[in-house]
Amino acid sequence: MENKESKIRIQWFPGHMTKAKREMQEKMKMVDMVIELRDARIPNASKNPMIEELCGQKPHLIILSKKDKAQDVITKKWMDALSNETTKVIALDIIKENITPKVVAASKELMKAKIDRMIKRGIRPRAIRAMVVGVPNVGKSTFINRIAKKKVAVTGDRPGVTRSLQWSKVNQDLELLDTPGVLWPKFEDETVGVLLAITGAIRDEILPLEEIAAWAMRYLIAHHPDALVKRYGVEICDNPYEMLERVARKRGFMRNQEMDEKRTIETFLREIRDDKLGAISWEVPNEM
Ligand SMILES: Nc1nc2c(ncn2[C@@H]2O[C@H](COP(=O)(O)OP(=O)(O)OP(=O)(O)O)[C@@H](O)[C@H]2O)c(=O)[nH]1
Repeated sequence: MENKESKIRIQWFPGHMTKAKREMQEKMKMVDMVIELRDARIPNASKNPMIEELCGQKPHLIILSKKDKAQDVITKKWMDALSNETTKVIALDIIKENITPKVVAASKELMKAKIDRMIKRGIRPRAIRAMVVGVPNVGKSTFINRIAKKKVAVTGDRPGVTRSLQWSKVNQDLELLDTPGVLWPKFEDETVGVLLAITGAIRDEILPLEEIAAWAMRYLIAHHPDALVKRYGVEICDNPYEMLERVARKRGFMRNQEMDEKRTIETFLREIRDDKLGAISWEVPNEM
């Protein structure tokens, strides 16, 4: 575990974190609200540990992305668990859904009090300005590409700074900073690395795959035995390593009576990521 964690950390050594934090704090001054993406399958593991501190009092829209890969019932629980006065949560399939109306409506709702105050004072409200943030692989680029229509020049209180940033127009009510803020995941919790690996957010070669596969198998035995039976036609037992062997035998991944570990584990993890075992939520809010 220690070995794996230190390897994950390499991508985010303290210098990177400080830089990402400073950039986000700078950009935060230019926006009215923050749109944070998290993976709907792992809403806790795909969270940045400082996100609340970084958002401060700014309205915060959490988008649980990859909704199609998670279980609807559990995603709904997450939406309830994560919402509060300044935080609204929606879940989206960013690739297939018409996401623009949903994101605009949620942003306007979050900003309603401020917009109402401006109207009351006779000020015509300008478009809401937001920035997109999230840890790697949560769908930030896909989201911006799908929702942002054309580049716009934005004027602001600090022209020099504002002009150096690129903005995109979603519609007359919403503008986005063109580039997303990439944040680091939570390293302290060792399960986080495992979950990021299972969902494909971390490159395979930097992780002990056997441990990851065993962790995934243990979770599936406990929560989705039917999916294992359906996919692999194996009888369920409690031991994840024995289960991997059963999968290997069924699939013919054997060499001289021994399991071809590499092939079995790689196939198993690939099939999980490709949703071959169905939509699976790897974290459940009330179990955490
Ligand atoms: N099924 C599904 N796949 C998605 C969804 N959103 C994004 N993806 C996929 O997730 C992968 C990562 O998406 P990106 O947009 O590159 O994620 P990112 O957050 O910009 O990643 P980094 O550049 O690593 O920070 C891509 O293969 C996308 O096609 C979604 O809602 N559903």
